[in-house]
Amino acid sequence: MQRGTDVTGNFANNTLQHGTRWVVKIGSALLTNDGKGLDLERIADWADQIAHLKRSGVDVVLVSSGAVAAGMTRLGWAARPDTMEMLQAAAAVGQTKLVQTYEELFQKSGLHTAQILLTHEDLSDRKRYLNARNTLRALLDMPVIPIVNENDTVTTDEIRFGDNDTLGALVTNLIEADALILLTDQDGLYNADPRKQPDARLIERAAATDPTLLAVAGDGGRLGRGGMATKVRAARLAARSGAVTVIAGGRLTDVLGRIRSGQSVGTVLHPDLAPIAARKQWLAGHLQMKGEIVVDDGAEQALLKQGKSLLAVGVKAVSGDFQRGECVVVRNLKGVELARGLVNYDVLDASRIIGQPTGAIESILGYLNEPELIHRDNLVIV
Ligand SMILES: Nc1ncnc2c1ncn2[C@@H]1O[C@H](COP(=O)(O)OP(=O)(O)O)[C@@H](O)[C@H]1O
Ligand SMILES: N[C@@H](CCC(=O)OP(=O)(O)O)C(=O)O
Repeated sequence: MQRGTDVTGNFANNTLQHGTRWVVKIGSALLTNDGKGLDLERIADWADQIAHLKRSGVDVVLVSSGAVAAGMTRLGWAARPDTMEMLQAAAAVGQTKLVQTYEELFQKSGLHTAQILLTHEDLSDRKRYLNARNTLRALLDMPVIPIVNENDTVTTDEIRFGDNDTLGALVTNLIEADALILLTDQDGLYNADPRKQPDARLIERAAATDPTLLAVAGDGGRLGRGGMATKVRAARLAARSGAVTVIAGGRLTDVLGRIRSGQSVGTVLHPDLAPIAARKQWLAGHLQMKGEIVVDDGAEQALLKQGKSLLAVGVKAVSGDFQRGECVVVRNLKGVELARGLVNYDVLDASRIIGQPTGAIESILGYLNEPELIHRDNLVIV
């Protein structure tokens, strides 16, 4: 892990001080003061900080958790329910309270709010993804703070982001934000969970893809869903569009202003990969794969080293239940994930052409969709 200021650290500082688009995510643990209902005093303070950023030229999208917690308080429930429909009901009740609270607070600074509830499906469908992007971009040019949350009412366990860190990262990719600020109840990422190890040390900066980070990032608290593990993964996703991630303590005085002014706050995770094209970020952000394709060593080399498309001849096996155009994961013979891509044939037809040269596809299937099983433009190496 890198500490202190280095070349990439300077890049991160520069981006934080001069970038013009931020995604700020406030987690459940923080918003609800660890379960004691919405912390209205602090929410007012963050709204002031965000309004100040907006006035100084930083367009902010706020990803706010807290719907379930706010709903529980409104309904007078002491314990978090465990059935999906009761959680969804609580979220539906709480979301109105959440947005009403933000709207009232931001109005004091002459700003309005816009409610954007997203599902995983919205972001994996190309058309809906582009619609969400256009709407958010239009809102950013207005005196408006878009407030994003997962659309809990219509999501089930299998298809939900679950934690808002991932959602925050995908929104960062979506609007090509310069920074993703994850405000939480700890002062940043420590080298162990400080709830369990009080002498844990704060990691001040690191590369977003540093493999040692996941080993120290543990689960969340009582209310939070993802803990530090999802925050580190979110930083990796955000890095794909070149964004810097800061994990910081939301209770620190003027935390957002301090980050903006270049003070050393929390954990800064800088992007250490070349940013990938917007369309490929969208591909990389897919959380649900419809199937798997296992490739041989030659195809692995062609994908990783030569930047080629995936041809049926290099495929050993296909599985799952995918249609043409759906997203599948590509693995090598050892089962390691190499890439994700949009496949040109459905699973039945793909299974009939694997191991075959491109010239044989038409005679086997009676038609030829595309010569490649996955075209390079629809493939992202992970
Ligand atoms: N290495 C770590 N450093 C800091 N916090 C950690 C670490 N590992 C696990 N955690 C836990 O992650 C929690 C924050 O995540 P979470 O509860 O999901 O909050 P939020 O709702 O803000 O996303 C902290 O309260 C802490 O107990
Ligand atoms: N969508 C949920 C938030 C999920 C959640 O708690 O996420 P996180 O704050 O990242 O742990 C809600 O509004 O209650």
